[in-house]
Amino acid sequence: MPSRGAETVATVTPLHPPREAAPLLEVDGVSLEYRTPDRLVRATHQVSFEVHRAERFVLLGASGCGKSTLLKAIGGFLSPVEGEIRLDGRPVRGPGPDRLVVFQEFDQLPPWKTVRDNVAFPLVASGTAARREARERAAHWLDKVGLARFADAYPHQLSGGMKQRVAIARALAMQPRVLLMDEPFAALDALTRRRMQEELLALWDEVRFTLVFVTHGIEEALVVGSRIGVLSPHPGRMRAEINSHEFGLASEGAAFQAAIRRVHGLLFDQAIEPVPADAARRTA
Ligand SMILES: Nc1ncnc2c1ncn2[C@@H]1O[C@H](COP(=O)(O)OP(=O)(O)OP(=O)(O)O)[C@@H](O)[C@H]1O
Repeated sequence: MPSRGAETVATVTPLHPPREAAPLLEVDGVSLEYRTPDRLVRATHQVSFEVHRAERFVLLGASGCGKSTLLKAIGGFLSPVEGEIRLDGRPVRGPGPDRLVVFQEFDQLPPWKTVRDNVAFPLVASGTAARREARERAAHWLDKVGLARFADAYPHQLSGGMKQRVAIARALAMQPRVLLMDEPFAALDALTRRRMQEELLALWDEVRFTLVFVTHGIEEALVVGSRIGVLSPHPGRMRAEINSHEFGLASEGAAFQAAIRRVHGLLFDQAIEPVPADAARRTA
């Protein structure tokens, strides 16, 4: 179901899987702010969307529109000043192992731990698995991301793409309810980015995890997402939702190019009025 206030710009394709009645994740009228010493910065304004199990939901928007801030709030690291975020119908009150984030930065892996220990450690630390089971699970997930041979290597011995694979294995090994990815491939070269998108989709085909993926790349959004939430420029508001099931890694024809143009228009069309209480507000 499209979020309130957002335009639905594409039709549901016949391949659309039937949805369960209750969404897994609900972002309901969420406004997020940062308080700096001299002002309030409104990062998002009354954003609403729902994510169902096994969906690949992409948050797409220009730099500074509040995508990362929204992901932080879903992760429980920031509380909304307005609205509510719910997982399985329960309000999100803080971080938890049910919502794990893969970031863009390559330095998200502790450098003193081997690849295997990087994946196993959160399982042990969170009490999810005993040491031996954690090592077995780590081996399983490293195999899934094609890094079985690198289990004893250290992060600095890996390429950027390999480090991102470890971060994905580490997150999925914890079996989160939602995997949150914040521009995970943005720092990679174009070829590696493409390969990582392929691998992520192959992994999703196999595991069917629920994904919320942040990007500012229109093509990446269309390829990775089964549904896209398009945010307006700063402060981010939900401008439209697009079903993008029909597009994949092989997409390049007229329909794909038309979708890119359409989304581009949605991203940069200035027709939306400014938010009244905006970033210029002074803090008390
Ligand atoms: N810690 C902070 N303190 C104050 N303002 C912040 C802070 N972090 C982000 N902002 C502001 O909040 C707004 C949203 O930032 P955010 O990083 O969420 O955007 P984004 O869409 O993820 O951008 P990008 O694609 O460039 O990462 C921006 O105006 C940004 O300057």
